[in-house]
Amino acid sequence: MALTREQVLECLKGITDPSGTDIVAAGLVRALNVEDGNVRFVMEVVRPEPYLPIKAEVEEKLTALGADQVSIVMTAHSKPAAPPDLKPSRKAEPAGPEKIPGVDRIIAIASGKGGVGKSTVASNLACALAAEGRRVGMLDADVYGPSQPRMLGVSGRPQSPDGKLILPLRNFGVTMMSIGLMTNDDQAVVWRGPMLMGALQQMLTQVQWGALDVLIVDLPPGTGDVQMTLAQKAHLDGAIIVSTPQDVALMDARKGIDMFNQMKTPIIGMIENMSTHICSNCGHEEHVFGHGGVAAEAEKLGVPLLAEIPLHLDIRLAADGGAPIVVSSPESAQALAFRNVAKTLIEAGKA
Ligand SMILES: Nc1ncnc2c1ncn2[C@@H]1O[C@H](COP(=O)(O)OP(=O)(O)OP(=O)(O)O)[C@@H](O)[C@H]1O
Repeated sequence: MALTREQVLECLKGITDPSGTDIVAAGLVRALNVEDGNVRFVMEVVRPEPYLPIKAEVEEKLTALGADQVSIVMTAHSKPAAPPDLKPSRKAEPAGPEKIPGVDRIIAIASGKGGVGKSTVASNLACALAAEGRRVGMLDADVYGPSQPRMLGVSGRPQSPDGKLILPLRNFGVTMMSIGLMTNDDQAVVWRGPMLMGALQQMLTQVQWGALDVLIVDLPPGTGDVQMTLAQKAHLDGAIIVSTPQDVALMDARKGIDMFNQMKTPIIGMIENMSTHICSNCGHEEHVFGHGGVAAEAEKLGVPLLAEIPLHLDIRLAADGGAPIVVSSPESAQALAFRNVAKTLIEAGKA
């Protein structure tokens, strides 16, 4: 029976991947071809095993819809990783920076000082890139205060049907994994060096990231073990440094930039967050943490200033509400500040 592409897509949208996202939105369906009753497409996955039940479901549903022939090719991106084990205390094997299969680029979002809005920037940037049609992943490596599950409105424990690969969760077009999803909300996490390295390496290599244009990594503040481990284990394409204009934050940001320089990670640019406060009642503008300090610093260091993000109540409310402002209020001036960064990165071929 002759089927239309729309009918087929509609049917595929009714099938979910293990994270609960429909397989079309999850970016699993590529190169769809519908000719008369013949349906062909490619399923992009790193390891096919966890997706075999989905393949069977697709075949069954499309046949029931009237397809004469359904042909699904499952692609693996590159060599499968060696079988990992899920014990968090496992020591990471010494190895140089590697590309993650299927992940085109990795961008770290870093700050010298805590609380300057690094995670807020990371979540908004990830959602803005996804809204531009990029395939985006978010690795919340802020092991001391993982906030991405809350900011991206994701909860629940990630599944691992084969006991080896972890299936990430997904929201707003962003595939995400956080150490916060593996621990209880109120459980204090005390990480020793080797555990930390093991957990980070696990999140990099044992998560079924799928095909991504860019993986955003939300780092903890400072210049510690996580930053070092990440740069040693994964090939970082660049770092974005978030700072407030305050002197103390800038001093720490400088240390962060110095660390990335030493690790030979290119600095993509700096973002001044909490730049200007505009009163949501009267519109009065004031510079709570000063203004322009990051622009001056970026110029001194010869790196681009990517944005000046205002300090605005709506940004905080959106973050706490589990839908970043670029999702909850995409046309607002605050969202546009983030969306412009996403566009700049895409135009520059960085994301
Ligand atoms: N531009 C902004 N306007 C209003 N509130 C903001 C802005 N940026 C961040 N915030 C708020 O400030 C708080 C700290 O932000 P965030 O958690 O993103 O900082 P961080 O640098 O990632 O912190 P940490 O040191 O915990 O990693 C959050 O409550 C967030 O909602």
